Amino acid sequence: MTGALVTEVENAGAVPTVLVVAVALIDPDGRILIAQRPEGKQLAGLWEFPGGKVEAGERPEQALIRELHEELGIDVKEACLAPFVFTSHAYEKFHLLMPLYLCRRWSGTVVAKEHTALAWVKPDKLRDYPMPPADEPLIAWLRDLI
Ligand SMILES: Nc1nc2c([nH]c(=O)n2[C@@H]2O[C@H](COP(=O)(O)OP(=O)(O)OP(=O)(O)O)[C@@H](O)[C@H]2O)c(=O)[nH]1
Repeated sequence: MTGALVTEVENAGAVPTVLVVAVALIDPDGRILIAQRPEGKQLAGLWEFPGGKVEAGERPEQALIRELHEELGIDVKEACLAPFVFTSHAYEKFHLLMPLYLCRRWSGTVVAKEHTALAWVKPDKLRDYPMPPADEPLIAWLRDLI
C-alpha cells in the first residue's frame, strides 16, 4: 500500500508516452523523403519523416502502412519495412517514443496529401532542413549508416 502511494506521488505531473512510427523512404539515388508539417499543427513548418501515431489495436507496421497511404498515397508491403533506430524524447506535454523504419520499395507516386511540401534529400543535407528536436539523433544515424 505504501509503495503504491509513493508511486502515485512520484507520478504526479507525469506525461503520457506516445508511440509514433516513422519511415525514411529511400529512393534509388539514396535520397530520403522528408515532409513539411502544415500550419496550424504543433511544430508547424518543421520537416519530419512521414508517419504518425499508432492507434489502439494497431501493430506499429500496420499503423505506418496506413499513415503512408493517407499522407503520401503510396502502398507499402510490411516485408519492405526494415526496423532501423528509434528516438526517445521528452516533449513538454508527452514523451515521444518513435521507431524509424527504412523502406526502399513501395508502389505509387508520392504526393503531399497532408503536408505543405515534400523533399528528397541526401542524408548529409538533412541538417539544412529544420526538424523536430526528437529527430536530431536520427539524422546522425542516417548519415552514418545509409
Ligand atoms: N511523423 C512524425 N512525427 C514526428 C516526427 N518527429 C516528431 O517529433 N514527431 C512528433 O510525433 C507526433 C506525430 O503525431 P501525428 O503526426 O500523428 O500527429 P499530429 O501532431 O500531426 O496531429 P494529430 O494529433 O492531429 O494527428 C507529433 O507530435 C510530431 O510532432 C517525425 O519525424 N515524424
